[in-house]
Amino acid sequence: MATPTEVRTVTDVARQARAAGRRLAAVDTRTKDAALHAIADALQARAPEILEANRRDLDNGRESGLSSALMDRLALDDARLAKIADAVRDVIALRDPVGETIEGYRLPNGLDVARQRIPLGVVAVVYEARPNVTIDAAALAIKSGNAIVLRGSSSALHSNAVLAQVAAEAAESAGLPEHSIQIVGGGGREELAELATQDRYIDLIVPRGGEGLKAALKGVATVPVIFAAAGVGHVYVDASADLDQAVEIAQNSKVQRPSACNAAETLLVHRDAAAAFLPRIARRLADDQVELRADEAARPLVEGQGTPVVAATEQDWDTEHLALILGVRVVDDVHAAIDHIETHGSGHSDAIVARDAGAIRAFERGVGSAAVYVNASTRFTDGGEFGMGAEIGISTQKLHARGPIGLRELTTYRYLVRGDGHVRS
Ligand SMILES: NC(=O)C1=CN([C@@H]2O[C@H](COP(=O)(O)OP(=O)(O)OC[C@H]3O[C@@H](n4cnc5c(N)ncnc54)[C@H](OP(=O)(O)O)[C@@H]3O)[C@@H](O)[C@H]2O)C=CC1
Ligand SMILES: N[C@@H](CCC(=O)OP(=O)(O)O)C(=O)O
Repeated sequence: MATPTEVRTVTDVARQARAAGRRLAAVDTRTKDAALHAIADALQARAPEILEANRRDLDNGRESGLSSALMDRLALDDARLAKIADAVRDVIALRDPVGETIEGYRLPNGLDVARQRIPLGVVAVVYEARPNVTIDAAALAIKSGNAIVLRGSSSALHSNAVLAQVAAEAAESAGLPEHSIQIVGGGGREELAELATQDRYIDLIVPRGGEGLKAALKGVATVPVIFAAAGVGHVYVDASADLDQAVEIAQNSKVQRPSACNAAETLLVHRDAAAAFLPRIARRLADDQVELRADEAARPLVEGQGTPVVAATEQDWDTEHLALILGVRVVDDVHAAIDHIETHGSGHSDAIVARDAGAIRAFERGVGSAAVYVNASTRFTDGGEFGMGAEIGISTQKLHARGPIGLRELTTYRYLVRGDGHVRS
């Protein structure tokens, strides 16, 4: 039985994951789904143990002065545990990507060629103090036939250790190889460099966190990396926008969960819509006391509407506030909005609110972010919302995956070539 909390080196963990990954690649869908059912059930059956561990993390967080946003991210209760178990069940309902034929064709010489999905092998995830990621990531890895090595935030040490143990024990009891789910933690930040250099054993590392984590990995990683990094998201309101929709979309993108990477940080408004739109959105954001950091053109239009207003600095355009703070800038047209987004954005999630087909087309073509929205909130960039069950993280890079990293993104492919004594002349 796996004991994720016993002391082993990161290399031991990675080596054992490699062995598990090889066996897991051949496990059939029924067994993997049975393991996921066992995990979902165990989460609820072992809730008292999990919540007790979480209480220890919360106590430590309180003592060390974690912000209320971070405390909220860390906290578990019965309802949240039930949601985590539901996400596992959502993954069960998804089609197993392993063995799926992406394309198949017969060559003139009669050889049958099939491009087929196969698991990556071993995936490592480094993530923020959100304990649900432990289970979301484990569930996605199992279903896609990969062994997983987890490294959560030290603020969630106890919660993650118990969650990983519950998942590993349930998975093994349902017939999955030992060490399919493992966690490292407790050894400090140097574990990151150790994990990121296990290229003999680990096929992919996903750092899910801020720019500091990204920078720390860039210098050292020899394992292929997919960055699930910070989001500096934008909502652009065009002159042609339906302003009722624009108010709701801008409010939702900022306020619905300001700590998330897919929340908007800057509102860009076409010069011709500014006078009608800006006072309205300022009044709407007053309920939540969103601080507006407005440029010179926007300031007189948002002041006096009940929400705090300060002058924006250049630095604001590049900042991921993760709080109830929103940059506001008036732009000349859609092209100026695109320029702003391409200069200051992080390639995560950006939206246009418009009715004019030309403006929409320009935005769709000009903004290269992982998720581009037309008349919808940026908050939808989420594996669950996209029908992918859950997500390992939201990729902000171009290779090998973009946006939510779900089951298919945890696979690669191979060519399976079937012949009948064929030789090349
Ligand atoms: N694109 C995406 O999918 C997501 C992006 N994010 C982004 O994450 C950020 C917020 O999360 P936050 O809690 O601040 O995340 P952090 O980046 O601070 O921490 C994430 C993880 O990385 C570790 N870590 C951070 N910096 C280093 C370093 N220099 N060396 C080694 N390990 C490091 C942390 O360990 P420890 O805590 O132990 O120090 C933790 O396990 C925001 O920028 C948000 O946009 C968040 C979720 C999803
Ligand atoms: N999956 C998330 C997005 C990921 C995210 O930002 O997570 P976190 O930074 O831990 O709040 C959601 O929108 O629900």
